[in-house]
Amino acid sequence: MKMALRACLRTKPGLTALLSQLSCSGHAAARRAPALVAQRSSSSTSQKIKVDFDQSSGVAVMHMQSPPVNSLSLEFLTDVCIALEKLEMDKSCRGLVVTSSQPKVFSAGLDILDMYGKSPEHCAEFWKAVQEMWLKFYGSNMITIAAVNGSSPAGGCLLSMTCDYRIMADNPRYSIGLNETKLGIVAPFWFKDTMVNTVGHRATEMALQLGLLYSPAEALKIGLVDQLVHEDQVLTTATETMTKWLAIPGILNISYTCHFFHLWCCNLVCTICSCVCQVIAAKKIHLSQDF
Ligand SMILES: CC/C=C\CC(=O)SCCNC(=O)CCNC(=O)[C@H](O)C(C)(C)COP(=O)(O)OP(=O)(O)OC[C@H]1O[C@@H](n2cnc3c(N)ncnc32)[C@H](O)[C@@H]1OP(=O)(O)O
Repeated sequence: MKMALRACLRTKPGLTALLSQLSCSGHAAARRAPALVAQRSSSSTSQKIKVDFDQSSGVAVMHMQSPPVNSLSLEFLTDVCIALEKLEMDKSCRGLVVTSSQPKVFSAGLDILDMYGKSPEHCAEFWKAVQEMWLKFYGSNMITIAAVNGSSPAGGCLLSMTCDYRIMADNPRYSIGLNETKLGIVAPFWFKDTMVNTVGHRATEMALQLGLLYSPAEALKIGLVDQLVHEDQVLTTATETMTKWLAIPGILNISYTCHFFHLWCCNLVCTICSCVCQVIAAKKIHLSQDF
């Protein structure tokens, strides 16, 4: 079954299809598929992901356990997506806390070794999986809380920003942010948009231009995380916070999530239109130079 789902994830024809599947038929179809219904007891989805589901509270905790630093490889991303999809299909699961089992690190971001020197086919699969993870978390019907119990650069920061709420360990040795610029990489626009939605336009501009990594205190100041707690309290605080969120009538939570996701889709359409306009303008300039 897992293999079939993996194959399904990997043959999706791109972001547009992912978006349309997520926003309309994908989730509904998945919910109807009895073979995909998650077990309601505590279960371990894969070696790299452990999911503890407490049926009485309706809260699942996803532990990322991909040593050494939970870097997001194609394999790991696929496992994360499968685990999330299973939880999404179980209507009794209303809240998800995502955290790390690795010491000192939430996630080191995209697996650099999985991006370098690979075939174009592998790169396409890889980026599809990154988008899939982002879409699944951002568009989730569950309340999602990131229990950031360690450093969370780049893609790790993105993962935490797709959650509804972020609690970080108050340890000045840890850092969080989109540091791609410092690595000589341009963060994709959907990384940028996710950050704009989290901390606003100006803070994102600074963060991306300078490739800033923030200490927990700085991250709290700009709103990149919502709460700092002692390292030992991150997970317990996350589950306590979840109780408060779940006390809000579910329909309202879902409606807000849809609202923000809708806003993002509108932005995407605008971005595409703007790109098309730029291409047309560039072609016109090119043509006028020919004459
Ligand atoms: C277009 C958008 C593109 C990209 C978005 C991205 O996400 S790119 C990835 C950006 N990630 C980073 O810049 C993080 C780099 N890593 C670190 O800063 C530190 O490793 C970290 C996470 C703070 C942990 O530090 P710590 O001191 O605990 O571990 P150490 O540095 O010794 O690393 C342990 C081993 O993990 C390997 N590793 C670290 N990060 C990655 C990664 N992103 N991908 C793959 N592998 C990674 C590191 O090389 C060490 O390996 P080893 O074999 O033990 O030497």
